[in-house]
Amino acid sequence: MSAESNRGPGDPAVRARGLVKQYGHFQAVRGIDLLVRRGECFGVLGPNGAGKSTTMKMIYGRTPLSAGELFVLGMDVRTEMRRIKARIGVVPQEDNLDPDFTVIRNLLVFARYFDLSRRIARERAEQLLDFVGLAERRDSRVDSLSGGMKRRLVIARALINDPELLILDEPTTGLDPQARQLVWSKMRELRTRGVTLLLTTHYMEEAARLCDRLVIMDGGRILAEGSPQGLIEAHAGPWTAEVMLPPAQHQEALRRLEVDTAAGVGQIGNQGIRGWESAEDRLLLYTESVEEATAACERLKAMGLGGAGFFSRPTTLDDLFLRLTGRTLREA
Ligand SMILES: Nc1ncnc2c1ncn2[C@@H]1O[C@H](COP(=O)(O)OP(=O)(O)OP(=O)(O)O)[C@@H](O)[C@H]1O
Repeated sequence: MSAESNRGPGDPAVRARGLVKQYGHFQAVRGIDLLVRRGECFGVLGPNGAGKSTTMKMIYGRTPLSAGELFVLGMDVRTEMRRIKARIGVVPQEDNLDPDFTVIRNLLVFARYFDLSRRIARERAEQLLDFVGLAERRDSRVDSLSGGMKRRLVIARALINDPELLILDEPTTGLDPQARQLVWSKMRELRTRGVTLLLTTHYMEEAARLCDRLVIMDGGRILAEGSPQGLIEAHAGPWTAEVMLPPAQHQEALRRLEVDTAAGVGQIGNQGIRGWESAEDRLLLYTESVEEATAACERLKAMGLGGAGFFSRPTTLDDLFLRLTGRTLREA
């Protein structure tokens, strides 16, 4: 598809087809397709080394693609990167602020990359410091800020050109829970204002709370795509019975629950159990409802299996990752 035929008011924020990144003999990104719609918060969830940052770097022009097609706001990254850069904002994984400058100066110096008058740049910088709650620190040196404040400053800096698309590479890695919440609330606010957000994360909670849609990435490939809840419903079930049980007893428990272990998700057809996963000393049974999850726990309890613990809980994206890869996001 040519750049022109791909462009128009309804352009997706990002469209990738068969995107590949090759480092020597190693493929970090192995032919992925992506479609990020305007106005949504789209997540790329995966463990370290999945290829998330490499994908982002191709999107914001830090590294060239090895093969495939990639359009950002309807423009081809191979030929129109300058124009793309004028209309996107980037929050990279590392805090690459200038430590010798004050907070406000970091914004003003960055504003010079864009075609902004001094007056507009100053106005926007002040507004953005307000937005991220750093107005009172405007004249502080960057190296006196906490990690959370630095992150918010990087977000403010990425917004100086009033971007249509904001790309955030692991925006809350290394932050404490309170600082993380603050960054999340700013991201939600931006989403409400109509900014398209594209973020990478290895925190399933971050993906579940913020993203309208997401892809799960591992080993340079996309394993699944959908809304957080839609993915959980399609690949597991909304509720999980988690039973602490030695692995040697998992088959026995499944047999006694009359689970057809050869059947796929949703085809097991036994008393609400839709799927199962054997995860070391835990047996996970995916169900439609909290009642069914609790009933599965009760039945195993009555059989004397799982004395070490039973939990009925909502299914998480971590369960889903386990289902898709055999590993949890925490171990991966
Ligand atoms: N410049 C490079 N040269 C060679 N290999 C690279 C380069 N950059 C990344 N890789 C490799 O590509 C793979 C994907 O890395 P990438 O940084 O995209 O992963 P990620 O999902 O973003 O993980 P992280 O959260 O650790 O950044 C890794 O195996 C990494 O070692």
